Amino acid sequence: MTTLGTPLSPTATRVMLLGSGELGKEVLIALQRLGVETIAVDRYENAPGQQVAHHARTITMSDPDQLQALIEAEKPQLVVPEIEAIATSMLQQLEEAGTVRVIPTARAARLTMDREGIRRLAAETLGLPTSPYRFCDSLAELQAAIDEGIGYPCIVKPVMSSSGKGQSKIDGPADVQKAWDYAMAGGRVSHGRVIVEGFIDFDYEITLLTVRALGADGQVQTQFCAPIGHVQVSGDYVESWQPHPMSPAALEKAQRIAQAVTADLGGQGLFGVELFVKGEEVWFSEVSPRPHDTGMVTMATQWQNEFELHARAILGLPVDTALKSPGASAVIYGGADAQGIVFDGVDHALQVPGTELRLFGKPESFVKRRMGVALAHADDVQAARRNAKEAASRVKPRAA
Ligand SMILES: Nc1ncnc2c1ncn2[C@@H]1O[C@H](COP(=O)(O)OP(=O)(O)OP(=O)(O)O)[C@@H](O)[C@H]1O
Ligand SMILES: NCC(=O)N[C@@H]1O[C@H](COP(=O)([O-])[O-])[C@@H](O)[C@H]1O
Ligand SMILES: [Mg+2]
Repeated sequence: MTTLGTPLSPTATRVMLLGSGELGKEVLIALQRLGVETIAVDRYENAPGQQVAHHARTITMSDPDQLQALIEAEKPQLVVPEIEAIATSMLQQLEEAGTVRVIPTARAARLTMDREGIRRLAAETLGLPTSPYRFCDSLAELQAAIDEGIGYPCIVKPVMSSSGKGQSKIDGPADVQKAWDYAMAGGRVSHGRVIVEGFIDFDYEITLLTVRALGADGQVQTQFCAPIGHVQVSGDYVESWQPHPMSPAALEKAQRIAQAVTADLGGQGLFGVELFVKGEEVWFSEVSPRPHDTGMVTMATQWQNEFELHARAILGLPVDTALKSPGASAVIYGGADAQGIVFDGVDHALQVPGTELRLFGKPESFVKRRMGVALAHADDVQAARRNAKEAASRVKPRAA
C-alpha cells in the first residue's frame, strides 16, 4: 500500500532529485502534484528543477563526501538520479546500509553511468545484439581496435558522457587522432577511456520507454510506451515523434530487448531503451534508468507523460502508458553564449496549431545548449513534426 504525506510536515514523503535539468524539472512537477516534498540538487544554482522544488541544494554530485553529507542531512526516502555523473558507489553504500532507496536501484545507476558497465551487461551477460565494440585507454589502443576488427566507419565516445559530448564518427585513418582528442576534451568526468563502436547503418532509431511499476497484485510489471522515433545531430537529439511505425517482428524484438535489460537493472521506474533498427534486425544501443530527452514528446502525446510515469512508478502507484495523440518535439538551442537570454517570437511560435512550448529557464545559455523544446500534437506524425519544427524555429533566443 502506498501512503503519501503532507509536504513540509513531519509526515512528508521526501524525494531528492540528483540532477535538476529540464527532465528533472518535469519529474519534480509531477511529484509536487502528488503532494511529495521535493529536494532539487544540481551542480549550479537556479537549475530548472531547483526553480520548482521545495528545496534547492547545489553540490558537486560526483564527490562522494558531499553526496553522503547531503543525503544524511536531508533524509529523503527516495533518491532519484537524473544525470549520469554522480558518485554512484556512494549511492550503493547508502542503499546497502538502508539509509535510502535509490531509483531504480543504485546498481542500475552505477552500471549506466559508465558505457562499459551497461555495454558489457547487455552484450556479454545478457547476450543482446549490439554494435561491435572495444574499450581503449590510449590513441594507440584505439588505432589497434579499429585495425583489428572494428574497422571504418566507427564511432568514438568517452565512457562517461551524454548528449553526444565528446562523440565523433571516424570515416578513415585521418580522423582517428582528432576523434581521440575530441573524446578526451568532451567527457563529463575526465577518465581517459573511450568506447569505439562499429557504425550501424540503421534504417531508423527509437527510444522504447519501458516502465517497471507495481501491479494490483503488488508485483512489478513491465509496460511499454509506443516507440519514439528521433533524429540525432552530433549525438544530440534534435527532433522526436511518437508513435514511430514498426513491423510487428521488429517491435517484438525491441520489446524483448527492453524487457531483458530493464529486468536485470531492476527496481521501479521508467527507462529509456535506445535501439537501432534495420529491416527486422534490432540492436541495443544504451539505456537511461530515468526519463529520456527524446521522451519529452510524451508531454504532447500520452495521457501520462514519461515524467508522470516515473513519478507514479517510483511511488508504487499504477501507470497507464496509453497514447493520446500522435505528436512531435523539436529542440530549441540557445544559439548564443550569454547569461539571462531572452526569447523573441514566442507568440508567433504558439500560433502554429496544436503546439506548446517548454522554456527550461537555464540561467546561462551556450550556442549548443538545449534551452527549450516545442511540442505538437496533430492527426498524424508528419504534420506534428512539421508543426513542432516550425514552432521551434519561430522562437528566437538572443543575448539581452
Ligand atoms: N554504433 C553506432 N552506429 C551508428 N550510430 C550511432 C552509434 N552509436 C551512436 N550513434 C548515434 O549517435 C547517437 C548518440 O549516441 P549515444 O546515445 O551513445 O550518445 P549519448 O551521448 O549517450 O547520448 P544521450 O545521452 O543523449 O542518449 C545515437 O542516438 C545514434 O544516432
Ligand atoms: N541526454 C541526457 C539529457 O538530456 N539530460 C538532461 O539535460 C540536463 C543537463 O543539461 P545541461 O547540459 O544543459 O546542463 C540534465 O539535467 C537532464 O535534464
Ligand atoms: Mg543515447
